[in-house]
Amino acid sequence: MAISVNTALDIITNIKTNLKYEILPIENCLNRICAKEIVANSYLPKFDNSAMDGYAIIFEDKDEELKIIDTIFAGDNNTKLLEKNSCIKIMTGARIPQNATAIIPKEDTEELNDNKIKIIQKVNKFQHIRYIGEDIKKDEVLVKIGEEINFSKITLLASQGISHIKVYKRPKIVVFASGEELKLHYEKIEDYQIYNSNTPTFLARAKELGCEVTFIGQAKDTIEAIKELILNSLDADLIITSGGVSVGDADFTKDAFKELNFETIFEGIQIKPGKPTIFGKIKDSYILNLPGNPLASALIFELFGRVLIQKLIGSKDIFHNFIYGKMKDDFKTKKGRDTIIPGYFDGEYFDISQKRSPGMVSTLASCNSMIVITDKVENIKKDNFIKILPINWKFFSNTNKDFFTHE
Ligand SMILES: Nc1nc2c(c(=O)[nH]1)N[C@H]1C(S)=C(S)[C@@H](COP(=O)(O)OP(=O)(O)OC[C@H]3O[C@@H](n4cnc5c(N)ncnc54)[C@H](O)[C@@H]3O)O[C@H]1N2
Ligand code: MOO
Repeated sequence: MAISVNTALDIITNIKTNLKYEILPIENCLNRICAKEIVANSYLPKFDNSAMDGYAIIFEDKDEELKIIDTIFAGDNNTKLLEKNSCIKIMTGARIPQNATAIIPKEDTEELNDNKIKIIQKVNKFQHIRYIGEDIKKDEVLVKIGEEINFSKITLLASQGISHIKVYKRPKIVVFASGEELKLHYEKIEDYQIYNSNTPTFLARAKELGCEVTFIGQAKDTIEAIKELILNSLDADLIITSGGVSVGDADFTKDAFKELNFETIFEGIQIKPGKPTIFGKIKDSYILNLPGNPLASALIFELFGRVLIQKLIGSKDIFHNFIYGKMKDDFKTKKGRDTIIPGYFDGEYFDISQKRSPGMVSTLASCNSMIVITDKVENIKKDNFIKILPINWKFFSNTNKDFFTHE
């Protein structure tokens, strides 16, 4: 029995995972998921320091002529203190004298004779001092378990001198296809045959999403051939197949899995396209059997497979999030089943793809997002707000508009 979209998402977000970890240098951790909470081992800045090139002074001396009694560069271990009516020349980032209570930028001073200066601008107490710990406190959590290591997390780690961290291993994903009519893109093809575009699609997408992917070949349409591929894949965290889930005479994928004690988690989702999707398990390997139709399987993968992968990489962010945009044009559909509709979102308007029959391969190449409408919706009016799910979200554009007005 086909289950609802919400039930399918609930099931996937609650699957048990068997996450494995490894310790890596931070340079190799990009896009990995943190497996052990990382806390700051020291304050940042480590000491009170100057935010300007200029002079450290005692605030109360601000109206006096000040004698320059020393110079401190960033990285110096200088412990000299200020005396009455003195100042110390200081560079940005240098540790300030312990009794300094303001920094005067060089351009706010006038040089006098006898190595003296005079301040020519208003001074506030404690101005231009960067205080110990104002950026990061010792023991503050820098990265939580389940967070992705991106460039800004690398900033935190490097600023603390953290060289190695514990991250989850990439999940192992095996992808294969079945279907006598299918040939791989590097094979010779007859007029009556079809290139297998699904397998390379899912290999590429799973890799983009942080998985270690393996291709193990393509089965002929016999139960034995499909079983062989499955048995060869049982070290994977997830096996993705496409095709053979419907009711055709040559659809043996289901039977092959059944003979290998496939435990069905769900069979069918009340959604269009992609209803015949099957999700299950053999031993510790999850199995996602997607429909053969290329657009159907790709959209189902975006809606459900990505959530599964967020779980398998160890991310704590496992729920879809949306961006609000407006419909570019009026849209009419038949009521009856929740429907995934691909399109292009330009930052303001969502433009529904005109080509979207489930068997098409060209659609997603010109889309960057999708919407999912419920079975009760019959039409959406132009300019209505809709919830958009990003697919490809680098979010640069080839149209040059004014940076501020966007016109
Ligand atoms: N009598 C019925 N027929 C169909 C039903 C149904 O309910 N009753 N459902 C339709 C729906 S919905 C879908 S989706 C497909 C699902 O079919 P299968 O998953 O069994 O897939 P196949 O029959 O093997 O192939 C369908 C279609 O997709 C092409 N395909 C398959 N694999 C690939 C691949 N790796 N790369 C590119 N293209 C692929 C295949 O050539 C077919 O055109 O069933 C409907 N039929
Ligand atoms: O729903 Mo199928 O999945 O038409 O393409």
